Amino acid sequence: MAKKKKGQLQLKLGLNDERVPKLLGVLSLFFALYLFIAFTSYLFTWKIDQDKVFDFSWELLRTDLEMANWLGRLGAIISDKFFYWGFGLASFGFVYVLVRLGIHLIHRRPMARFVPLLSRAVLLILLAAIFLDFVLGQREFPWGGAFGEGVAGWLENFVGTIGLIFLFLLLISMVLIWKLNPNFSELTFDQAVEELKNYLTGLISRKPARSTSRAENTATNNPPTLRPGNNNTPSSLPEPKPMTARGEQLAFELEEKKEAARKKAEALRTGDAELEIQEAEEATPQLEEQNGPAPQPGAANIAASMENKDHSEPYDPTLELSSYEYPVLPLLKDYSDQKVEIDRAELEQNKDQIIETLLNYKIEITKIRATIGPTVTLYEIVPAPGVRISRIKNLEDDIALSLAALGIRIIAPIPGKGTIGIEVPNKKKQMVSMREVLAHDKFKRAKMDLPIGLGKTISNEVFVVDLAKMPHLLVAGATGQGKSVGINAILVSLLYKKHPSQVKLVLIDPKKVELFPYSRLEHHFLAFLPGQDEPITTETNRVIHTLNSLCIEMDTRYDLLKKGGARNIKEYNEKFVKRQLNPHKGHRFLPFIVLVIDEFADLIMTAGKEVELPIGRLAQLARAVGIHLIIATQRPSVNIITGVIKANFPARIAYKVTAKVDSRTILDSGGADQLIGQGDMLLSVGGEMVRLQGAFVDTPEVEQVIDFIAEQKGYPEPFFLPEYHGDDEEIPGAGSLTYADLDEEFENAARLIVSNQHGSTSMIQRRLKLGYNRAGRIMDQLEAMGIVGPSEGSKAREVLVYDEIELERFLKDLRERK
Ligand SMILES: Nc1ncnc2c1ncn2[C@@H]1O[C@H](COP(=O)(O)OP(=O)(O)OP(=O)(O)O)[C@@H](O)[C@H]1O
Repeated sequence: MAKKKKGQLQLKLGLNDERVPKLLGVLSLFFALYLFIAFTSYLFTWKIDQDKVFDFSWELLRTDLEMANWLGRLGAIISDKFFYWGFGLASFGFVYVLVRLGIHLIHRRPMARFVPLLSRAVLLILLAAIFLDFVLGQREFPWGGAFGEGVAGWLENFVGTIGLIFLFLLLISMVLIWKLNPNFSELTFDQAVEELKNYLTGLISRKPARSTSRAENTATNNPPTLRPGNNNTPSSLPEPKPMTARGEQLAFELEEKKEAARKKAEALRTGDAELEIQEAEEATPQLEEQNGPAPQPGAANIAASMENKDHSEPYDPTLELSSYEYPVLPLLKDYSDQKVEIDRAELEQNKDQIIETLLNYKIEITKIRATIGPTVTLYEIVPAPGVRISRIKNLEDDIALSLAALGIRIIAPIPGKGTIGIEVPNKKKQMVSMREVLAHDKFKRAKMDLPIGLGKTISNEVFVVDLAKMPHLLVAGATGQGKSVGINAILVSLLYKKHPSQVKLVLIDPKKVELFPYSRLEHHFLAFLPGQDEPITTETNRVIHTLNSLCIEMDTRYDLLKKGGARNIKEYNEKFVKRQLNPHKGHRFLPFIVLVIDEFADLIMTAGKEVELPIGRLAQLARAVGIHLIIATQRPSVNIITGVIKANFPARIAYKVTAKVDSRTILDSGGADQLIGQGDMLLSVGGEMVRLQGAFVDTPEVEQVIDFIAEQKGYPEPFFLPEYHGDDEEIPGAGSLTYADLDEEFENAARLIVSNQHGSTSMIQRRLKLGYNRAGRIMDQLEAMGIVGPSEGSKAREVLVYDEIELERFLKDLRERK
């Protein structure tokens, strides 16, 4: 092989080429289809063909005999070999194996992961052949094939017919126990039947079988793996740490990448510094309409479900808005025409400059690999033996200076690898559109509680995270770098994937502009305080109330969880769906609540601890009850992002900032100062960092999505948060009235009115046996205290306090003030 010039650009082809497994995959799928047709045909034609196949066997290849099999002589021979000489009807199992193998190869998953499936399938095929022959062996058709006949015959001889029946029963029981892991001490016959039904339906629909006799591992709704014993996770396992889902995802991606990298590294052991271009796989934008995922459990009005008298049916939280349609992809703009071509000359130039610069510092390298992302290209460098990475790290600033391009970031070493990464911005950036992210399978198939399509990684892979696992997110960056677009991307992701019953948004926007369009979702997705005119909270005082109200909601949810014997919102909701929790005892379906504060700095500056404390409390405790926080700021200074905030927000997004110190404030490390803006971001979760190009969604697109939802039927009422009356707050309308001024029967009258939710003077008169004037006076006091609304003539007054707990809290406050 001619020695290549140092740094030569080359595109590797050969066995390591990613197209090879894809080709093999397609081959496998076609072979599966071929066998399927041949086998199916055999079921109908075996009688006609069998004699000819026996007489001529492989000579059939040479003769010109006509065969009845739909796939001719070859089809007849192959199916005969499989059915008659092999495994009978169980031969169809091979079709299944080939289909799975094909899919596996096409997705370029490591072969090691296919082995368990293969071994299980082969075992099942063998057992099925034996079983079929044992049960149906007397018939003409070769039900179990030669294998089934041979083994079943030998076994029958060895243990006798009854012995063999026992053996089969034993095997089935063992498999069921292994799969279902029933709790025998609690299991009733009905439950056992139910479990078995679930398991079998699970097998048919390929959904995981679930054990109903004990708590499930509810920390994630990702589909369980096919690992045997997956269902055996003890219910007492601690909840996974916030990182788990993302950790899993990263681990999964890493595993695939490692495998690819290992293969490539093997192929590239040349000793020369060649540039290998990794043209990472692009998301294939799927432009077909997305009709939304199947509705999942979410919050809804209990009344709707109570109409369903047949309580054996699970509760469907989406029922009240059952005709709700999820937004469709064409509402978002298709930017695929703005595709940027890879400029090889630019890659070449950058690579030469990197090699030269490093040589100036006496750093020799053996390999250099380029991964082209939408915004930057990552040059991954393997230093020559003997070059210490710490030396490169120390020279980081000098190298960046010498490379002198805006936005260079050096990662020395790349975590988990002995290589060094240098990210260089591409001259022409490739926009990542929201539409392509949402159209990608990773998002469409995401089984997450709160899936968010953030954008694409440096290697062009679509990046989807579960906000519920983060569990709260801090977003910061200098003005104009993509923060608002990022928040819209998060909200749009949720709107595309969730039913209004499943998630509620509490939106706080002191700037009064960014989140304003969402106010149209008042009757679908928004939650706010009762009596608030605008569904988006803007005023500081209201914000404090909203935050405290969320703390009350959190406490109430904890009480409900405790009463319902659930550890977290998922367990609770699952119980509710199964109708194991009684709505008459206060139980209700709990939607996830996502609080978004756009521009957090203004609030901290004006309200300080009053805002910081409830946020800190929510961030510490609210995740188990499904309340998640996203707070954003364009002023990433330490007096805004305080210790309390930082300690409770392990997931942080940094857009470009002007100074390294700001980057440290957000991420605890530099890097954000070297970003290039326009949605280029660093996401850090528990210290692990990924660079992403944020998905772009323009305001008109957001408005289209909002319109699409707002034009549909919504709930009759918005989702109200519990009322909160602050300590220092004037009781609305109370004026100079003190507790001592109130009528003795005031509290009783208040309780009466709130419990009946009916503000009528005559009811007070009648039920408390008071005269008309006294009852009228009490009603005036109730109005002054904000318990009822103003008089509406002959109609009953509006009751402004929604439940008795709220009222008791209010009365207690009132007594303490006297
Ligand atoms: N993901 C992205 N891809 C491409 N361009 C983007 C992206 N995000 C933002 N931009 C560009 O940057 C501009 C500013 O973005 P954005 O309004 O989100 O910034 P911001 O940080 O919220 O600013 P401000 O704090 O002033 O509101 C956008 O109008 C758009 O042109």
